[in-house]
Amino acid sequence: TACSSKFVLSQMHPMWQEPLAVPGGDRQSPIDIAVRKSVFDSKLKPLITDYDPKTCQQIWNNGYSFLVEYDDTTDKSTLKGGPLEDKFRLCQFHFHWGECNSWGSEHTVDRKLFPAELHLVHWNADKYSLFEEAVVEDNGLAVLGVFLKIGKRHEGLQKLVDALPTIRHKGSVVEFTKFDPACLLPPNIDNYWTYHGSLTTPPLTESVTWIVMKQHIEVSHDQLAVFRSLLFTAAEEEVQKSMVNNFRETQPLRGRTVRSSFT
Ligand SMILES: NS(=O)(=O)/N=C1/NCCO1
Ligand SMILES: [Zn+2]
Repeated sequence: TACSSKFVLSQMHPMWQEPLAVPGGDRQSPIDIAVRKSVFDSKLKPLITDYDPKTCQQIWNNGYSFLVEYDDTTDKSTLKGGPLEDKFRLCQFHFHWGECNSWGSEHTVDRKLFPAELHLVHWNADKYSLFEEAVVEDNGLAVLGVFLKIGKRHEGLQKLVDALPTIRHKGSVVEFTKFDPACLLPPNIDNYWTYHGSLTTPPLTESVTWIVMKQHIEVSHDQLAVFRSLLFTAAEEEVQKSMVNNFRETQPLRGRTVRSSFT
């Protein structure tokens, strides 16, 4: 199958019909991170995550990915430092993955594809009062990206994997509490790339400071297989479609510089 071939199909079928070009879209995401073209910035600070597992509320299938949502009505789970001037509140995390382990990530590193990518989505709570307000502002959002590789079983991920069969269909939601998203971060979060981009799913707004971890995390083949057992389709739909390949293609850099926090 295409999965076993080393040469990934050049044109994957994007999940949703993409607008041909986002009006004035000159900072779209994801991108390929060309390592040798990234610029070391010694002024980049260490990242500071302060997540409270008690703010974890629910997990649901939105028909594109599955989201773990946090209570972002107070400053309980926050991200600051790194390239960020303000304090950002965690509102949700989700993943993107392929139909097989040969592809699935959104960002690539020197064109290397990973089997999946985690996104922790935060909004600027120093400047705005709601995610919906921040999502249209240049400095409104900060998304932490972490690549996943196939290897040993990720113990922290298993609680989430065990919940997936209960939200197989689009629109299903179940209570999900006391989950610490910090357990999904790699040991070293001080080595990252950062650039200004956009959401990779509609509304594709150019409001994201992207912070992509250099270090990946490992999950087992079986854990990732459970992601692929989810469905894009609602229970009542005739034809059920497996939730796979829910990633966007890489977008033109348009002269942007990717900075690195490490040499
Ligand atoms: N893949 S992404 O850029 O994080 N997309 C979104 N959309 C809503 C929140 O995050
Ligand atoms: Zn995402």
